[in-house]
Amino acid sequence: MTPALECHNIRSGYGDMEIIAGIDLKLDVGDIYAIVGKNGAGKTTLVKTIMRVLPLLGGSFTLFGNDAAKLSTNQVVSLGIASSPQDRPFFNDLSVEENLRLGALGQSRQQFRGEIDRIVEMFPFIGQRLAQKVGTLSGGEQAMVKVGRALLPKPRLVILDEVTEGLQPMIVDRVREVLLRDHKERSITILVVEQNVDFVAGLASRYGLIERGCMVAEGRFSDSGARKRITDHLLV
Ligand SMILES: Nc1ncnc2c1ncn2[C@@H]1O[C@H](COP(=O)(O)OP(=O)(O)OP(=O)(O)O)[C@@H](O)[C@H]1O
Repeated sequence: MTPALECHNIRSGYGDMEIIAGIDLKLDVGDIYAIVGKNGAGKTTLVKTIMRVLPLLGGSFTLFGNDAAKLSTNQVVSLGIASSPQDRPFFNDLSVEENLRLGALGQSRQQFRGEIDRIVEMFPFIGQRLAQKVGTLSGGEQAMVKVGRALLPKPRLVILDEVTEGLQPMIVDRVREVLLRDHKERSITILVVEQNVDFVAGLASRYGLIERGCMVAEGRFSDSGARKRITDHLLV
C-alpha cells in the first residue's frame, strides 16, 4: 500500500540556515509514530517542512504517493492532512466554535454541525464552551480544542506538535484515549512530536529520536528498553 508519508534525506531550515539535515522517515497508513527530541532538535521544523510551510532545501518526500515538492500547504491539507502547530495555534479573540470552523474550511454548515457533535462527544467540555473566546480557556482546555480541531475534518494523517506540553496527567490520558479511538475507528495515521515519554509510550507503536536535525535512532515501543533509551536520550 502507498505510504502515508515517505521522506528521503530531506533537508530544510530557515533562509539558508539548514536545521533538518537529511531525514529518512516512512509512515504506513494506520501507523502511529512519535518523533522525540530535546528542545531545539528540529522537531517543529520537521513538521513545518512536511506541511510545506518551510521550503525543501534537499531530498524529497511523498504524502499519500504525491510528490510534496509540487504541493502547497493548502494542497497538503486537501489531501486530508491536518496539523496542530505548536506556536500560535489559535485566534484568541475568536470563539471556540469559530476556531473549530477554521479546521473545517470547505465544509457545509450541516457537515460542520455533524463534525462538531463528534468532537463534543470526544471532549464534552467543548460543547459548553463553544461561544467562549479561546484566549480565556485554560491551557488544558485549549489543548483539547487543538486536538479536536485537528481531528474535526476527519484527516487521513494528523500531525500533533507537543499538544500535551504542560498538561495535567488526566488531560494527557484523555487526549491519548481520543486519538486511540479515532485510530481504531478510522485507521487514521498519527505523527506526534513530543517530549512526554509516558504519553507517546501509551500511544505510538514506533518512535524516532532526532538530534540536531538528524534521525539518530528508531525503534518500537514493544522493544525492551525502549522507554529507557528515549528517557536517556532526553536527559543527556
Ligand atoms: N523562525 C526561525 N528562524 C530561525 N531559526 C529558527 C526558527 N525557528 C526555529 N529556529 C531554530 O531551529 C532550531 C530547531 O528549532 P525547532 O523549533 O524545530 O526545535 P524543536 O525540536 O521543535 O524544539 P522545541 O521543543 O523547543 O520546540 C533551533 O535552533 C531554533 O533556534
